[in-house]
Amino acid sequence: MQATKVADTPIEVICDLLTKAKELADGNANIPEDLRVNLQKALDIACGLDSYLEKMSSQESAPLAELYKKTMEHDWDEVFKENKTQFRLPKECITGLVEGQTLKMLVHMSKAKKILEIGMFTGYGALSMAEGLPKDGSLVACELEPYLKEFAQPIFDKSPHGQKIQVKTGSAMDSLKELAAAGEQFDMVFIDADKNNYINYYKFILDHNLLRLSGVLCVDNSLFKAKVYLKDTTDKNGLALQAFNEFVSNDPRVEQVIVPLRDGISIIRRVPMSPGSAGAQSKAIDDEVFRGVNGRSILDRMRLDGRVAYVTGGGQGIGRAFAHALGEAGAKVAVVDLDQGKAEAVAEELKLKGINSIAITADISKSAHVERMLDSIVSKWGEIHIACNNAGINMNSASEDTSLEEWDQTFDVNLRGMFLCCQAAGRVMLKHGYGKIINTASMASLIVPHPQKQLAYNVSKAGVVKLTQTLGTEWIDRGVRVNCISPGIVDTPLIHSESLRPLVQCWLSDIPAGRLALVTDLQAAVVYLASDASDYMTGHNLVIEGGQSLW
Ligand SMILES: C[S@@+](CC[C@H](N)C(=O)[O-])C[C@H]1O[C@@H](n2cnc3c(N)ncnc32)[C@H](O)[C@@H]1O
Repeated sequence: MQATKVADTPIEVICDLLTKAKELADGNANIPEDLRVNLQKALDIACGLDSYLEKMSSQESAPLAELYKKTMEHDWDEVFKENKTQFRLPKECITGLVEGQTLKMLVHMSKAKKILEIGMFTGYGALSMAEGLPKDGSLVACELEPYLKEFAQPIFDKSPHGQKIQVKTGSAMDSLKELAAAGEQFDMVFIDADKNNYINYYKFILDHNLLRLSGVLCVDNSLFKAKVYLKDTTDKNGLALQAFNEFVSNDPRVEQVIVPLRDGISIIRRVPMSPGSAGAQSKAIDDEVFRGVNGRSILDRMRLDGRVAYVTGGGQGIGRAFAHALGEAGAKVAVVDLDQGKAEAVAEELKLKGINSIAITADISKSAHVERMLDSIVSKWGEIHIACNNAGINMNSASEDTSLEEWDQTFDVNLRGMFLCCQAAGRVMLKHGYGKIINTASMASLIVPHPQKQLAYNVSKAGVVKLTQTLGTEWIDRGVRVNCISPGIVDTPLIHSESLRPLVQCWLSDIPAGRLALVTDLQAAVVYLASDASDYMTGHNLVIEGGQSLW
């Protein structure tokens, strides 16, 4: 700490005062020694704090260090004299390392993606926060002086995070009005411009919803060299900050803490309130539509973290897409397939994406295989929450030619196997009082797809729907929901067989959506049916066929 430096923070003010007191004590022989010792101790504590925090905090990146150096070495008086800036800018108004790293940490912790800064100066705070943003994050920095944009931009350009920053020059209030008119909303706002206007910025931001609910607002200099709580304050900025802190602490729309870091940073969180209710008497809305069920937004309610799922026929096509979707949503996934290699390949794909998965080989038409499949999952993960019974076969033949063997084979997998899986998974789920069973039926349960002939398949899939409806109603009061998904004609390797390929043109003319289904078209449905968001749905046949069954 340099003796000549103007005290900018409460701790620097204390330091100055203690230094003066110590000098007085040192020059006075009547001062008791222990008072002198205590003064020195207080001085060491106060004056050592900032440099210790700076040393212990994560160090700044090279572009930030360059920005800091360039700001410190610049002749701001000269810039002002040459009329390049409207105001004389003190270099000390830069946020600096500790505050910059604090802001960056808050960006990380709040998972902010869109940030607004009011008062950018040379961009130290802006770049610190941008470093905490994800790749697709963005930061709008409002700055009065166009000179500062030119000053900062070359260093922003050197940083991989610089392109996230968009500088808006001119009055911050004008920029706020523009942003509000464009319907913009931010996850985090940092106010650090003209102190007299803090209250106006704050009110405008909250009144125009520029800060999203639960978003974070940080305000710099909220202790203003301690002038906010000293009784004899006459300083205009000190009084403005005092009034500002007072206003925020009485504002029911927010929660606030003031952290005594440097010159004080207020961390303010916007709490859920009824739209437009700013008055002190306003009541926070406390219903599940507003806050989300158990405080979870609709997308969070579709997460499957901690759930255990299996997908039969998971080695390819629809089943593989289901396995990925359930895993991406957070579930552990057992990939079940008749073909061991395929099951293992998909389980490996999932592991590559960080999804906990295992491969199981099973012929679901065999009761012993189904039992073994369930046992392996339960012994590995303790329970089963999501049973995705997807395995199925289709052997096309005209009805008059359909052999009993073909009929039996189709029914063994599509209906007997489906029943075996539902029953075995259902038993585990009923024991735990919770479960989601999702069966793959088919649009063929509703219409007779043509011109191909597939009697056994159509009838078996109609059976899957009735099985689903019956189980869905039988088990719902014990916590187990059973639904099915009926895809239209899906573009999988199966339909590229020589016999089916010529039919594609014919099918397309029957599909309002103008294309075949992709396996990815079905993924959201399986996640929805597997999640709590669909808890009131049971026995349902969710048809996803581009409108084909309606023509
Ligand atoms: C304390 S400095 C900001 C420090 C900056 N946040 C950082 O990280 O280093 C305040 C800045 O606010 C700007 N400013 C002052 N009044 C303003 C206004 N009405 N609109 C926009 N910016 C303003 C000043 O030009 C100055 O650059």
